[in-house]
Amino acid sequence: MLHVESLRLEFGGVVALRDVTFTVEKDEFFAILGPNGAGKTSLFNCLSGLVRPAGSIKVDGTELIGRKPHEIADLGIARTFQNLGLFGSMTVAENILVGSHLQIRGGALSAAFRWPATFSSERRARARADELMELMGLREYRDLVVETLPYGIRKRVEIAKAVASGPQLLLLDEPVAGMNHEETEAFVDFVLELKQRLGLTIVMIEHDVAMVMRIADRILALDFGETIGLGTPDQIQRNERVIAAYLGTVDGSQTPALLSMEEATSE
Ligand SMILES: Nc1ncnc2c1ncn2[C@@H]1O[C@H](COP(=O)(O)OP(=O)(O)OP(=O)(O)O)[C@@H](O)[C@H]1O
Repeated sequence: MLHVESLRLEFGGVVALRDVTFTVEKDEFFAILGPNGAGKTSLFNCLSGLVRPAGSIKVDGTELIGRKPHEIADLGIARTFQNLGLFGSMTVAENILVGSHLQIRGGALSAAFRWPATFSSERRARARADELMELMGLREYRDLVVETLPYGIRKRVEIAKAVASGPQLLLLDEPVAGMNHEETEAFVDFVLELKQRLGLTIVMIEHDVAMVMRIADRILALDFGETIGLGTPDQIQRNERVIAAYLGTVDGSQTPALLSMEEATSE
């Protein structure tokens, strides 16, 4: 469904992405891994229309480069951000309604819940928000103000807001950053269930190597804007360039990332 070809992005003299090419199939859980400054956020910014790279990004044959972020959203591509993209002083339900733009399209959600076509847009948006809160375990938080909630719950609300518009492709930017172990475990179960229920294709940036190895169907590993590995978790954890990128400390000692990669592989 997503075809990225020969993507190149420069900031002045800095090459943030260099000839990056990959394909994501429908229903795949695809992860982008890489050390700080590898180009992960730049790649997401290209996918969501915030920067204009050279090359090609096609979703079901439609070129995204040159389109504005809202046009890309209208093509069924939703994104979350590293810093929560929520209105803190609004309730959970209000945030999710903002995400739906009170605009209903025949997307995965409509299909999943078989809403009658006779519903008014607003009633359908409210019905969708309620269904989403039920599905995402947020019903008890419905009328609570977002900034009063624990981080793990707020992250859920952010994802509910992103999927409220009925996207087919969801881009998750470091979704478990700032979560403790229990929150991360709960998040993994939650996102896998959501993916299945809504028929989503997911592309995720994540630093938590063990989590990526467990959850992703395939992984793109970047370093200094270049592809150093592309394959299944099994192939990535045996890839010498990926291991070297995570071993790149001055004294040769292992980084936490590599240690967690070993933990992931020994499970
Ligand atoms: N707006 C910008 N102006 C100049 N250079 C930039 C800009 N955005 C990113 N870069 C540079 O591009 C390179 C890739 O950065 P990017 O933020 O995409 O990496 P990242 O893998 O997302 O890193 P992190 O994990 O720290 O978020 C880095 O060298 C960064 O300094």
